[in-house]
Amino acid sequence: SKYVWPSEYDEIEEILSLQGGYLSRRFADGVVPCSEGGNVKGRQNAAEWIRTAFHDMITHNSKKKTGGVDGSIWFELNRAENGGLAFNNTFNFFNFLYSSRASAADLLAMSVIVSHSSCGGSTKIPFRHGRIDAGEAGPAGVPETHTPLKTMLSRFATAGYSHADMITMVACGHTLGGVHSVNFPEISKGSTNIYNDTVTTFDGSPYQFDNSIATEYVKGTTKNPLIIGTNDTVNSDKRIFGSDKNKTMKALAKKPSVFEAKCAKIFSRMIDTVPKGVKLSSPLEAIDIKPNITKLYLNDEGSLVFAGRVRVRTTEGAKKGRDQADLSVHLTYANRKGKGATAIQTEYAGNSTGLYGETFAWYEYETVIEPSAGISKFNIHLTVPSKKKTTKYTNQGHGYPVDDAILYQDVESCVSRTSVNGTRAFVARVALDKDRTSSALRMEIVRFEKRQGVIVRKMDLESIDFAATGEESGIWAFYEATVQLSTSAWSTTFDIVSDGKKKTKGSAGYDKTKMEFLRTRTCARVSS
Ligand code: HEM
Repeated sequence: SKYVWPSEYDEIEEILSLQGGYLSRRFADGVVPCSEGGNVKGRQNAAEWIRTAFHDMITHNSKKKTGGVDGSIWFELNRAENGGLAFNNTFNFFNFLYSSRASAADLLAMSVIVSHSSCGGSTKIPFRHGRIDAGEAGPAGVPETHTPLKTMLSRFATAGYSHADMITMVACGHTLGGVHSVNFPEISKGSTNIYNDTVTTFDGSPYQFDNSIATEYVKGTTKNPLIIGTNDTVNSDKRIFGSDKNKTMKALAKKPSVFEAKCAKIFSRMIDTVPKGVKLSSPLEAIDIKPNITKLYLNDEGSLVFAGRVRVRTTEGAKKGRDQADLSVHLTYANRKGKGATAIQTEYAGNSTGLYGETFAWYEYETVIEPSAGISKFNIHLTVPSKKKTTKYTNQGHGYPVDDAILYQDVESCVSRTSVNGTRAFVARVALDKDRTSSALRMEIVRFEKRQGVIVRKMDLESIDFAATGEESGIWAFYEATVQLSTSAWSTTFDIVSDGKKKTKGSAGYDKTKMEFLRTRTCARVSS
């Protein structure tokens, strides 16, 4: 099915698509370059993220369809098999992206793709969304260095992976990173002080997603601490890699392209291993033309301010009429009754980049609309000046919808900078079409709640009624709601919902309408 804007998946699409440049969602920042680990000695985020996904996934049961990539790992950190700081560190990086539209498990799955790509993996791993976060720990069973081969094989088999799959998955994981003295001082000689971690790497190129983990093994030059260690009981890679007479490792060593293809495939299977009840989407592709309304509100003069941007995918460049230097964008909008085609010019504002060479250009506009005429939808027009050619985008014939029945008074709505008794007041102001004032106007806000010992916060949805202030402007009446937000969780998202009303003899009915996934922000500093 073709994409129609807006979609509840716009947020996750943006997190995946906008990795660098203007308006980047900054997911990749933690793993660019692949060696990055903040300024913590020995830390490599890309390696930690991939390892976290593996530990979350491997307790899956393919027959019972339980476990998998579901974020249960974050409830399981008191287990020896999940020791060290890597797992919480991983979530810390994308905590800021976690929301009602991006589950912790989806972000963990995406982190594997982002890390793989940043470390030089060139094969596109499809990203499917829809993972549901576990609310509690799952069963134990992550293989450890001392785990017997038979037990390992049976664990992988239960999770749905063959003997060859197991060897491949371990080799693909262990092409990055290494063993940390902080966590395994018997295996990686060095300090157990977290500020003086020594990493003994699995291969000679721990920051490169390449097959040297396999070539060094086959040549016998490997320095992998899980192979050449003096205590064979904990030489798990030695046990695993040699368990099929080196058949799988030889194949991986033979050609970089084989390693590349097999690893992309096994990582794809790994992140798509999910429990029953989860229906993964089809692979998420970057949306070609995507608008984003940033403002629709009544200003002090009672005029309707309408501002936003259009994101144009420029990956295919000039031959497809998508050379940013030879492109202009304008909108045409229809009034509240669906009539007319008033033009709005846009200005180029910047470029952003995604994975696998994706690029985007942004075009921004801000205009004032006659409030009595209003707005209902717009179309987007792309012009290639050198060819004097314009293409019209109509959102699959629907037009890009704008509902001016609810206006979020962004400028007057904010979270107080002052904390009182651990809470900060969020005042939200809305202008509602007076025709709708006989039905309820609600805010549905996500409250984050801390859980003891678990880094991933719980999300609860709360409904709060707006109250009329008695003020009016044009066709609108003003409403306000005040919400006390926990000081540590004031940054959140909410919807504004105006209920519908059935048609009756005396009056016309109307549909429910809402503004979705708005974000709280703090009030501007006032100078005294
Ligand atoms: C099945 C048996 C496996 C065992 C016994 C095992 C064991 C280990 C151990 C002991 C470490 C060192 C951790 C530390 O020092 O904190 C490690 C690191 C790592 N493992 Fe595994 N592993 C296995 C499979 C896998 C798989 C299948 C993957 C991914 C697909 C993976 C990915 C990683 C990565 C990326 C690191 C480096 C982490 C870093 O440098 O911070 N491992 N593994």
